[in-house]
Amino acid sequence: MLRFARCYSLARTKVTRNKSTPFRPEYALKCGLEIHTQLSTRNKLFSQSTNSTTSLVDAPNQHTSFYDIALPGTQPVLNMEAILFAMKLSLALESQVNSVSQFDRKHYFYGDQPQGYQVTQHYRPFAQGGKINLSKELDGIDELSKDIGILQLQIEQDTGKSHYTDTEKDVITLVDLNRSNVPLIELVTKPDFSDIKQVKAFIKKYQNLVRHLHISSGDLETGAMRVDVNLSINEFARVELKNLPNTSSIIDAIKYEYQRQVELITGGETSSLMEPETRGWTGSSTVKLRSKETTIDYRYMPDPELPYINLAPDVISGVKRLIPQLPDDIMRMLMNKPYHLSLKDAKILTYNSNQNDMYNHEALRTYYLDTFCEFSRLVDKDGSAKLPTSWIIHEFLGDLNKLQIPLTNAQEILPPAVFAQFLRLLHVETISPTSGKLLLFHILENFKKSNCQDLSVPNFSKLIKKFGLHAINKVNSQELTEFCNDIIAQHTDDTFKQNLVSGKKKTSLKFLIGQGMRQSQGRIKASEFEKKFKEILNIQW
Ligand SMILES: Nc1ncnc2c1ncn2[C@@H]1O[C@H](COP(=O)(O)OP(=O)(O)OP(=O)(O)O)[C@@H](O)[C@H]1O
Ligand SMILES: [Mg+2]
Ligand SMILES: [Mg+2]
Repeated sequence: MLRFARCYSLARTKVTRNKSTPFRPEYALKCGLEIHTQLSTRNKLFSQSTNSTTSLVDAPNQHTSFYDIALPGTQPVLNMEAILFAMKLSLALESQVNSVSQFDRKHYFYGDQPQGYQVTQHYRPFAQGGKINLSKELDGIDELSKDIGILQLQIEQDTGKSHYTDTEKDVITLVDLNRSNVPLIELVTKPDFSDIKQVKAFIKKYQNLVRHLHISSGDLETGAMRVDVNLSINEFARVELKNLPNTSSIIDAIKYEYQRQVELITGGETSSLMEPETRGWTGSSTVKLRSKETTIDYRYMPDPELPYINLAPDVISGVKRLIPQLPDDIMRMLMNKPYHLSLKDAKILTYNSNQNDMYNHEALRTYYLDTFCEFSRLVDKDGSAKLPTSWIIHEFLGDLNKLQIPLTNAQEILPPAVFAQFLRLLHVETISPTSGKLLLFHILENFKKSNCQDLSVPNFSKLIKKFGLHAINKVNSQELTEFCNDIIAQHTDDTFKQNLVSGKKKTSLKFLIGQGMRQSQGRIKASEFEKKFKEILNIQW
């Protein structure tokens, strides 16, 4: 590893912290974001080195070529996959992809940047314009709908990573160049954000979009996505906030910085807010890193080693056809007729949570839609929407997680047409929900026991017979009365009965019904128990 000493010093200011939201309308907040996203291409931007997603934990400087470490004489060769990814993202954001764009050198000295400059796009960026729409309905912002405009998207190379170690004598910096020359897209928004909810919703939405397009892992924690926040109040200069490793740091830093600036303004100390500056987040406060560099400081110049990117119109229109249906459209489709999913359920089928490796949202959505379609064919249309939702998204997924069975495996024994058969049994009340749960779990548990090797499709009627799971639809009234009397005798006393009958403690009825369901193993419906308990106890409410 290369070694050199750290060159920044940090200057602190003290700010009264206020945990409650400190926003005041007379101090209007204005924010713009710069988001760097690592593209998950196979190779790096201008070399053949592997673009490893695990480079942070791999041995340092393992994924490097002569070009990445800037040996003199090495030259860049553009990776076209990065161009394809950038095009997909730009088109999904409705940005105007420029038919001609170019690479420029942005000069600055730092140990993890051995070229002495970063190749980026300054004069003619890859794409301009476009937007992300945020809405109350899908994103929970306060406004009904708000567009966050995009200024531009530029392709650039990442730098290496510096690791600082304090020794007795000095601060040592170790440099790992695994990340050097990894392709990035910098997305720059207009300063359109006026509150924190919008910032939060935008980051989530953008993160989901890059995952949806399969162009980046979008993870903030690994640095695959890095967000800089620019913030100003009223007409004062913007402050750029860096070193924000996760969403909570972004939110906390905005709150802190807003309050710091408000205090400066109300205290009449606005001189430091006249010029833009760059500040870092320490975890509890923002500290000045430097005055904001200007374009002149960076001595931007077109890179003489890289030709222009020329994109013919049919290339752009061809890539447009590769763009899948976008998350907002999918969400709206799922929340409307005939599916009527809740926002929460629609999100499960639209976004990858990254916390679950038993399924990916696309495979799950296909499974849901296919099952829904098969099930609709088997039953009347009325009231059929709820069963596929609750049984696939809640019960089935819950079982897969519990038993650690990947969806791709489970689908082999329960393909959509078979799952639809199972749902029909519930729909026509051949089995009760309680029995259905037992049956589904039993089938999946047995499958797991065979190491997911026994691919025979389950025979539902045989299993229902074997385990006596048939719902009892025509209950003998006399037998049910005796059954319920037993439960009352076992579980109640006079006070319990008085409180229940008078309506003082209505929830006690639920308790009795629960006992009935449990003792009948769910084979008798809750409504039958409710009727019977009310009749026996003479409950009038
Ligand atoms: N008055 C303002 N208040 C808050 N944000 C602003 C204001 N004016 C501009 N911005 C935001 O500042 C950001 C500027 O980003 P841009 O990449 O264009 O420049 P930069 O920060 O100077 O460059 P870089 O950091 O990449 O070297 C944009 O997100 C923009 O919306
Ligand atoms: Mg910036
Ligand atoms: Mg920028």
